[in-house]
Amino acid sequence: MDRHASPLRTTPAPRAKAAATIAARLTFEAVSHAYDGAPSLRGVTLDVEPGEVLCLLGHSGCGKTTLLRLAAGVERPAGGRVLVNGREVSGPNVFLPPERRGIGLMFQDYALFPHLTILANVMFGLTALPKREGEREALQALARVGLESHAFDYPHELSGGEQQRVALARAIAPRPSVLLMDEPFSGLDRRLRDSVRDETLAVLRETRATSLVVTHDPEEAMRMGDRIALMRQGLLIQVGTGAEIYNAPADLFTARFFSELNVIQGRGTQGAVATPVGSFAAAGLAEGAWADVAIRPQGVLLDRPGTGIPGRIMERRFLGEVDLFDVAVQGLDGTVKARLRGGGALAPGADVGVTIDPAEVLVFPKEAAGPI
Ligand SMILES: Nc1ncnc2c1ncn2[C@@H]1O[C@H](COP(=O)(O)OP(=O)(O)OP(=O)(O)O)[C@@H](O)[C@H]1O
Repeated sequence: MDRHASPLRTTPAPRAKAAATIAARLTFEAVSHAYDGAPSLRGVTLDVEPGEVLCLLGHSGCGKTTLLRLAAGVERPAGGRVLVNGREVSGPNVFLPPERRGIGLMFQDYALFPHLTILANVMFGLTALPKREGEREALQALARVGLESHAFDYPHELSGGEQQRVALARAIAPRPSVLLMDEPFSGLDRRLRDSVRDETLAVLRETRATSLVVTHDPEEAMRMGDRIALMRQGLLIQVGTGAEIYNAPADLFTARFFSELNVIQGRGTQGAVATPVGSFAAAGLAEGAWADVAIRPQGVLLDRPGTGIPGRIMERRFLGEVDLFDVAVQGLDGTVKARLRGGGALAPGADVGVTIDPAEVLVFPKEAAGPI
């Protein structure tokens, strides 16, 4: 077929509305896994609600991809179960192959076949359908991502962002009830990533597929996820909305994941924690117990000398929307970072008065009996 003669090429490509999928609940029940005896997942329990976009967030090697592979059925759990709509798909007695799980996959390298047209690439997951029907479904999926007019192009003729959208079309074409995406935007440059991510999210909302998206970027997780599941070393540390985790992180590690922090040591006294930069509410902190007191840089306020605690500007860096200051503060060994919009004439060497906004302070009791 002469691909340039296709009437499809002249069709303008407004994005078509997606036909909704029947979303499913994806459940991990005490799932564990190891590679050659080295544990990669240690008893992960997680419920992904029907139709929700849940972002799996964590540093490299924490087990995100392994959890996705277990859901997909390309890896078997050593313990625990995976369920789709309450039906076991992986467990001690059951192991459904990937094609029988109703789960779609999209990986970071898109994995498009270079020798196949865009249409043929999207039809790849539709082999169970008669050819004509498969073609219709594939074109519909391409229309959803606004690429119907590229149906007869080849992958190398498309930009990185367009290839990513083709991969998305291929993943949604079979109307999976669960969609698994592993770092789907990592191959794109930053500018493109923002727009492709927004478009992808719009398509996910329309299809209403339950989506589990792996990322190591907290901002991406907050932008995309209805909820975020934070992992560390094969463990699930915290699950919640972006706001819940940002405002009430489970531990210092989690807090650090979401923002730069100044961490100083403090000690419990009468329901508060006393530090060289002031006392902050710390209900539940035992009298005399040590705690890590984390202060977000935007909570370090700089004023004229004579207010608050004496300090001196050591360094100032322009970051665009804000300036970042290193400030020596009386009573502390190191400097603290302050993030300020503007910052006026404050230059290295200037004396300032430092106050801390208690709303930007998080207190984490130490388990050990003294500072580490
Ligand atoms: N095929 C494999 N064989 C042996 N060890 C593996 C294999 N795949 C992953 N691992 C190890 O298992 C752990 C979890 O890896 P996994 O790929 O799930 O992490 P991840 O959070 O997805 O990391 P990344 O963000 O780098 O992809 C890591 O320690 C990794 O080195």
